[in-house]
Amino acid sequence: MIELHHLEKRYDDPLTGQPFYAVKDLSLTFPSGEITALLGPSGCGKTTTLRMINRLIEPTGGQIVIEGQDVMNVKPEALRRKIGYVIQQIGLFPHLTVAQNVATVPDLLGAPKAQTRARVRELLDLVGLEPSQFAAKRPSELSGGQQQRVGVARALAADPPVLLMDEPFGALDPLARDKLQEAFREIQQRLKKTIVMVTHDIDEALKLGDKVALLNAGTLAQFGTPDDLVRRPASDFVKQFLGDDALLRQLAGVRSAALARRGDGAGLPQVSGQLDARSALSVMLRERAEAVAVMGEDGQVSGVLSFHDLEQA
Ligand SMILES: Nc1ncnc2c1ncn2[C@@H]1O[C@H](COP(=O)(O)OP(=O)(O)OP(=O)(O)O)[C@@H](O)[C@H]1O
Repeated sequence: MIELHHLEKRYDDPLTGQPFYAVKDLSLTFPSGEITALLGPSGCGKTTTLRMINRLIEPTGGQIVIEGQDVMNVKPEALRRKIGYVIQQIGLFPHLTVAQNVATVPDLLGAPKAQTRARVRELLDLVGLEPSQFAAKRPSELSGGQQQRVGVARALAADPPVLLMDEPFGALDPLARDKLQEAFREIQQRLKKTIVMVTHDIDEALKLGDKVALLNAGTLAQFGTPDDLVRRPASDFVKQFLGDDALLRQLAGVRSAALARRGDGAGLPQVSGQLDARSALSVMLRERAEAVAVMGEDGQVSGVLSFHDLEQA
């Protein structure tokens, strides 16, 4: 786990000498094996917090402890080799192939070549890029979404226990973003990394975060599960930030199949089990139906999702 103890980043205005706190007295724990979304309005200190964890920014106060070790006692280069880092502007090396980009850190660490080659193929597969098709391409030959997939694969290549992500899906169109988020969620279910993910996108935080840390002006407004924030907002700020449609946003992160109950669904409008529950609700409203039949991948009805089920969820 990653513990922040009274973390602080102060900047002094060069003209007035007045202090400004980008992050102030921030204490919280990012649990091991979980995704914590670092959420908040623009300028609230998300990126500053993230970059203090791998010492790209040095704190002016407080302490960061990763698995019992104070990061200030670890050389920044050594620290960053153990911590994956994914940013929006992917930063792939343009002159290297996709495979070489993904292999950068293992090569740097002197990992056996054959082992790295196998791992690269596995990772490309994992992020949905067919190795035989993509391994030899240059970044310029890929779409933005494909480049971001390579960025995620590269960050995972060194098998770091900790992964820091700054708006990793930010530059994508909604469809590509949705797909990569899904792929990412599945990868995480397998790999169980400790992930801190900066986002200003509430839907993304509620969908991907096991926990959400909501920041406001450099301080912690609330830390909890998405459900805690949506149903038990700690302050008016939290309530306002999440908005009146917070419950709907939360439904957007759940697949219909996950909420469906047994039933034959005869005569009901049909939706795919992969469809998110908010969209299933839209179908109910559009079709003036109190429930929908949820279809399995085999094309058969796998269950029934009712308005009542959504209320309960
Ligand atoms: N080098 C710096 N000198 C002075 N102020 C800075 C510096 N870097 C960041 N800040 C300020 O610190 C605050 C927090 O910045 P940070 O980048 O962490 O915000 P953020 O929550 O990630 O915002 P966004 O979502 O817009 O990226 C902002 O008000 C920013 O202007």
